[in-house]
Amino acid sequence: MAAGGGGERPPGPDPAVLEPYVQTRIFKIIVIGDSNVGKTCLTFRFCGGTFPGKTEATIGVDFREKTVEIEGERIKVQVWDTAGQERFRKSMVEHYYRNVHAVVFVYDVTKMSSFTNLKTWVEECNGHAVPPLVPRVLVGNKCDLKDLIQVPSSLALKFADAHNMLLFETSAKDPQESQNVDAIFMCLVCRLKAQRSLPCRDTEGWPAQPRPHARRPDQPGGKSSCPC
Ligand SMILES: Nc1nc2c(ncn2[C@@H]2O[C@H](COP(=O)(O)OP(=O)(O)OP(=O)(O)O)[C@@H](O)[C@H]2O)c(=O)[nH]1
Ligand SMILES: [Mg+2]
Repeated sequence: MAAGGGGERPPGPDPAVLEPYVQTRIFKIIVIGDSNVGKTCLTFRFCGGTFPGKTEATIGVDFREKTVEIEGERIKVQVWDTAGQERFRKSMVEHYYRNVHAVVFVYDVTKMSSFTNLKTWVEECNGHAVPPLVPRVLVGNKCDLKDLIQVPSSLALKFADAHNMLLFETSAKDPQESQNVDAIFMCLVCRLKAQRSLPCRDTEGWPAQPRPHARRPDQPGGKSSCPC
């Protein structure tokens, strides 16, 4: 008869032996928006930790990956860096949205047209039947170009509110903003993790969250508790 106490291991295989077989969850996050807003640079910054010296327009999609650890769970973040140019994306659009877990909409804070075009990107996303539970965030990139800013934060916040998104304003280029770039993705992963560990899903959408718009010193990427 098995004894209950005394620090004995319960019957069954040794957890240490099973550890290599524990599945790592994969979250697919797509990054969309006009060409030249900095989608490739943002994903590069998050997955590789640097700002790429030179980028070409993305053709189709580039995949980047980063494994993060949140509250003891290792999660693989699969980032889909999509093409902004219509001619480089049209054959791929169905693939972008298939089984997507979260969507990052990017505009360039120095280019008003990239912001006004967001409604077209949202329409495309809605047109692909992305479920309302799939979290979406709005990212204003190139904030390092302070003298050239065309899109006021207040306007961006209004858009984010109207579309139930969180807003991040950041720069893929400025190394001091790298934690803020990490926070975009970590925030989504935390939400997905919380959503997917609930016994039953919250069909009303996400509970109210503090806005990450106010830039906060987040914990370093990789190992973190929720940055939201
Ligand atoms: N100043 C500044 N420039 C940036 C920033 N992010 C990207 N850029 C520049 O913006 C240009 C376009 O960046 P990409 O990341 O290639 O843009 P993209 O959105 O991936 O474009 P497509 O692949 O065509 O859809 C490049 O010259 C980058 O160096 C930023 O945060 N600040
Ligand atoms: Mg690109």
